[in-house]
Amino acid sequence: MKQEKIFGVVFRLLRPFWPVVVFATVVGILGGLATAWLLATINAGLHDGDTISFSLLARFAGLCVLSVAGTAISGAINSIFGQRIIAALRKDISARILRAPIAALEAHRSWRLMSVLTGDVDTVSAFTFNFSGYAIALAITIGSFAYLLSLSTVVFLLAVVSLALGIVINMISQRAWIRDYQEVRVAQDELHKQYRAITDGAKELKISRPRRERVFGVLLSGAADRIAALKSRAMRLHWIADAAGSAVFFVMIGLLLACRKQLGIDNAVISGAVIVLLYVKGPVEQIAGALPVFDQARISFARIAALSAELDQHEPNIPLLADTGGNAPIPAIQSIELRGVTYAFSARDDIAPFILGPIDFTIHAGELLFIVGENGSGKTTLIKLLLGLYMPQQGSLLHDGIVVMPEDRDRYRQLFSTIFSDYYLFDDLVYGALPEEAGPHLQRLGIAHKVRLQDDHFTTTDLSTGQRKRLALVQAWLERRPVIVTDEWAADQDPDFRRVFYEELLPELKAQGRTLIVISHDDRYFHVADRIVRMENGRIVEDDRVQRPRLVEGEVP
Ligand SMILES: Nc1ncnc2c1ncn2[C@@H]1O[C@H](COP(=O)(O)OP(=O)(O)OP(=O)(O)O)[C@@H](O)[C@H]1O
Repeated sequence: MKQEKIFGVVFRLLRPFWPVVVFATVVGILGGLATAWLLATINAGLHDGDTISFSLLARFAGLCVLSVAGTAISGAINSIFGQRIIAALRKDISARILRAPIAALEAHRSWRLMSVLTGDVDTVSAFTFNFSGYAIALAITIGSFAYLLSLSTVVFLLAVVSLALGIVINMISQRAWIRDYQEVRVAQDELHKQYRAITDGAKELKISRPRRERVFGVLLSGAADRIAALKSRAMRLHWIADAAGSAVFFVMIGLLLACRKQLGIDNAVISGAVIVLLYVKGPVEQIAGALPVFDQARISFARIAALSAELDQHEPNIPLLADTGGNAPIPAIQSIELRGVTYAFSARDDIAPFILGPIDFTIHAGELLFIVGENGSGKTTLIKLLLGLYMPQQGSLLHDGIVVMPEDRDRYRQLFSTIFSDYYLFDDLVYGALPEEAGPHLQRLGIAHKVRLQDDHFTTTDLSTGQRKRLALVQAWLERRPVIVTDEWAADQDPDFRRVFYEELLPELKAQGRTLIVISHDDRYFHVADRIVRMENGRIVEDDRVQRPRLVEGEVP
């Protein structure tokens, strides 16, 4: 990823806050400079004879107020806006994730996203929280050195040489730290992956001792220990550099005291220089201590910016804040068509990519369509294309005969309620659903004794696997959208309910005018479909209307 692009993203994120951040920093710098001037005033007071003049006292008081107020105001503003920047960052990344094409999100592993959303954003947060402190420390250092120069060129040069030595020592330790910190972030990604394994895979790990030992003993502990080793090596180096820097400072003060006669420096200058040098040692160490934090923040910022840039190809017209749901009319369809559509996953390693298509295929409103075929034949990929989640690489998706353009995709997707095989169960109802209808549906799906709707939330989602899927179906039912898409919905249902689903619920939904696209392996129930589309190796190999025997008058179907 190019540096300019990273900086572009960083600047864009910070832009709304520039004026206030600059103001806080300027106030902090003024406070820092006032502190340095205060030191000069104290030194002047020490050598002002027996009585201290009023003007000196007034200057002392004024500088005290400036120093204290500047530091406090700058710190307060900075921490408020530091937190706002972090909130903006969190929202920006989340918005990018919501607007990114599904294929781009699938290419990212979820633990990588979580690692950026938590680890990297927190690191940047820690830095911004202290930002004004660093600016003030820098201002005190610059002001103090300016005062040293006004006192004596020799003292100033000596101080500059010792500071330069300290900087060189710190830079050497810093370089090692930057190299290590990149590795720390890689290990942190691995740690997040293993955190997911021990939470999402808790049951499997209870049952499989070898896997548990490998996950904990090798992978998780390995990542945690690697991070600890790298960070403690970095901190050791940092403290050694810090101690060496301090030693250089004290040696310089010693030199000044020992050689003041030879250097021709009088006592007033020496006392002023020593006061300033001893005072400025704190801010200098604060800046040196900030360098690792600064580097971590820089690397984390680069990772955030890289992720932001990778997710930059967002889909157009995806509203996130506008409250559009409540009054939006329920959209209607006549037909959905895939015309000459192909889609290929990118090749990984030496494995040939899966290619779907070319597909020509039309669904008409009110159809009860089954998509069937072996595992891996492309059924889920086909519905992701139908839903407008994957973009056809060739050909087009049409709604009522009109090509669905990128800017219309979000509106088009509002036609559908979906229950994927890896669905996410939300515990609330959103606009479009009528809460008062929930009870009968929960009853109908046999879960009314377990879960109710309270306000717009279901009382629980702690249900069995099959019951959770029934709750997802209740939600799809209540959403009143014209097309319902289910991917192996009945796979977790008991035989009785499986029959209810195919022979009662699907026909009932169809009778209400819904279009139903059902991925199924249940060949016992294929007869309920109006039409069966069979997939094989990414192609449609059969597309048949189901022939039902004509009923003789008075015959019960
Ligand atoms: N994100 C992905 N990246 C790369 N290849 C993928 C991805 N998702 C699916 N595939 C590949 O595409 C092929 C079709 O997958 P798809 O999920 O569409 O099959 P399916 O017919 O729904 O299978 P199943 O009945 O097992 O659910 C598979 O061979 C799979 O390996």
